[in-house]
Amino acid sequence: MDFAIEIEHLTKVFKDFSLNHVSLKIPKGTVVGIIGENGAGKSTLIQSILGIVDSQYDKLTYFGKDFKQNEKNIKEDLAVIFDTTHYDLELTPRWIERILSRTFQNWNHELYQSYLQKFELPYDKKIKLFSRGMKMKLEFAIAFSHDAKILILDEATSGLDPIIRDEILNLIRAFTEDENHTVLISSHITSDLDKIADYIVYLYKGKCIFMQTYDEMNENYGIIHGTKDLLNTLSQDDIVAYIQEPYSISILVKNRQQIQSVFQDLEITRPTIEEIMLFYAKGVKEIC
Ligand SMILES: Nc1ncnc2c1ncn2[C@@H]1O[C@H](COP(=O)(O)OP(=O)(O)OP(=O)(O)O)[C@@H](O)[C@H]1O
Repeated sequence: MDFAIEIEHLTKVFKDFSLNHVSLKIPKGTVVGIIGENGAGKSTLIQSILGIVDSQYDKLTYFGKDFKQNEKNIKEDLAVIFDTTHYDLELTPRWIERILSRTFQNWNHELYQSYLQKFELPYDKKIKLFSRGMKMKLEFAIAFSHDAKILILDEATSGLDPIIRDEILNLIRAFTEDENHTVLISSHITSDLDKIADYIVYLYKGKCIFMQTYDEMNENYGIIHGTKDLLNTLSQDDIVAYIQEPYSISILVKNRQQIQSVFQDLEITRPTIEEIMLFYAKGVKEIC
């Protein structure tokens, strides 16, 4: 398998927080969603792999090339969108183009114009007068106009209304129709990831708890509402975590179909990404 990004043992230590030995292989041509509660380290991870914050690692490569040795070339292939625009709000899309056409070798004026038209964005209006949705669409117009191979989004869809979010998810989907394109996206809105992610990376308190394919998660995890007896009957290896409710115990299991074949009358539901996250974060059971 070809990897767009490979990270080995990436560590970043702040006074009250550390990102601990995160290792990830992001397959080329996929959408990888990073989830985790507030302060889990999602932005720190993204900023570290972009060199915005200094971090230690054994390996950080993009398309097999070492990041530090090839930073300038690698950045040509990256488009990064944060939750707020980083451009001077006094600039217009025209001025932004003047700057970026000198920054990116592959800047495509016609493509930029076509995206501005598609998103109904004025060329000569200062972006301070743009709505949040318009600013976000401008970021996408820019990202798609310099032939980026990797799109990195850090909470870029938060604060947008469902209609614009849906448009943006469609844009991301269209971007990944090209198998050379890869997307890494951190989001609180796990239902967005349900729609587009091929893989989910779960960060918890600075550690990577898992990276799994979305399909694997969908097929394997299950939630059972039962009693303590049931909890004791199930194999400990199948239990991810459980949460004591007032009158029952909710159990997250990782071999739903296997358990169902043994306990045929047992009701096992398929959890959402958010529920899986909740069990790992709040449930009882040693993790890692
Ligand atoms: N420059 C910094 N100096 C000190 N601590 C920092 C710095 N940047 C981030 N942190 C700390 O690192 C931890 C992880 O923050 P980070 O923003 O990476 O989490 P996150 O998962 O992106 O959170 P959120 O979902 O709330 O955006 C937090 O405890 C934060 O206070």
